[in-house]
Amino acid sequence: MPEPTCFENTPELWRASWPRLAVDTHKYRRGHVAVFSGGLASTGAARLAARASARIGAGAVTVLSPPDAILVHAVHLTSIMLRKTETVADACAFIRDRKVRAAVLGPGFGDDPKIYALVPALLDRRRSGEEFHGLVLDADGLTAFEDNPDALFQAAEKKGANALVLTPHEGEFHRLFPAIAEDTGLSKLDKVRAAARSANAIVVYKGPDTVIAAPDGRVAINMNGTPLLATAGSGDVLAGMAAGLIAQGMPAFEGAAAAVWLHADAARRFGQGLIAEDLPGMLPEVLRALAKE
Ligand SMILES: NC(=O)C1=CN([C@@H]2O[C@H](COP(=O)(O)OP(=O)(O)OC[C@H]3O[C@@H](n4cnc5c(N)ncnc54)[C@H](OP(=O)(O)O)[C@@H]3O)[C@@H](O)[C@H]2O)[C@@H](O)CC1
Ligand SMILES: Nc1ncnc2c1ncn2[C@@H]1O[C@H](COP(=O)(O)OP(=O)(O)O)[C@@H](O)[C@H]1O
Repeated sequence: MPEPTCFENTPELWRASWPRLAVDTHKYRRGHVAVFSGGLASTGAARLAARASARIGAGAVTVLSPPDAILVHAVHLTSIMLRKTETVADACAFIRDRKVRAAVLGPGFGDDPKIYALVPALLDRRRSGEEFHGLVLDADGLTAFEDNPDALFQAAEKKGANALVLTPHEGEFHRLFPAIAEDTGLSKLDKVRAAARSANAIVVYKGPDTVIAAPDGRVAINMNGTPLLATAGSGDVLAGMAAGLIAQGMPAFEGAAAAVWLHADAARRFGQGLIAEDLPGMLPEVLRALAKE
């Protein structure tokens, strides 16, 4: 009998790959995440993602900031580290030397053309180093490729490329996959499966019914979503959670699916009045409940 490829996204789908804490671990072994920040006027999104990576269990998180935004991050960050990064070479050297395992690129990043060199470099294992597992590309990181999505998809297709996770909302999905998005004969599930195949990436097609797909045809439909998540910055938190789980060793599909479920669980537990800042702080309760199940 063929293996099933379509699943409901519940903890049973990813529990087997859930990170376990070794007694002799240390912060970098536990998983280091780098979050790229935009410039001075748009730094909050990177901090939301960074805090989410830390709360989901990454042992170390560093915000990579352009020089103009260093001061504003410095006054906001405490346990999360900060590094001035100007060029693609700076970023790759940091990721290699400090054994970064996953990165978030896009939240609040703006339209810096450096992204066209940065993304292929982060997907290229020779530039990112052997420890690096995956890149979560979100928000402006997706919109940047709307005129030439093939440049992104080809970088992810190269032999031995690092894992790529794309987290589009409906508008971003249309920008990146216009032909698939406009095909009225396809369901959302068909669309995200086709998108993952053509992008050589895990695709998290967000919305009330988020669907996560892998290039090999696996899809997970998320059922615990809540409209409480329709608040600015909640997608930035999700991107940070996915990177935090990938940095701790979860495969990209399982890490992305787990992040989607836990993100919604955090929102449900918080309830009315939720803003994106509240989500990372709910994760200890979410993780405790998960451990008891
Ligand atoms: N605290 C911070 O620092 C925060 C910083 N942020 C950062 O700001 C940057 C730009 O973010 P953004 O919100 O302006 O861009 P984007 O989401 O593309 O919206 C543009 C247009 O897309 C459309 N649209 C279609 N479907 C949609 C959908 N499902 N959900 C939403 N929109 C949808 C819709 O147009 P409509 O279809 O309604 O005409 C909408 O007007 C980005 O880097 C982000 O990370 C935010 O994360 C917030 C917190
Ligand atoms: N009506 C809804 N029901 C359930 N989840 C929603 C709803 N609206 C938005 N979300 C979730 O909220 C998050 C919003 O992400 P995104 O649109 O990227 O926001 P932002 O860019 O402000 O961070 C996604 O995880 C999405 O699935």
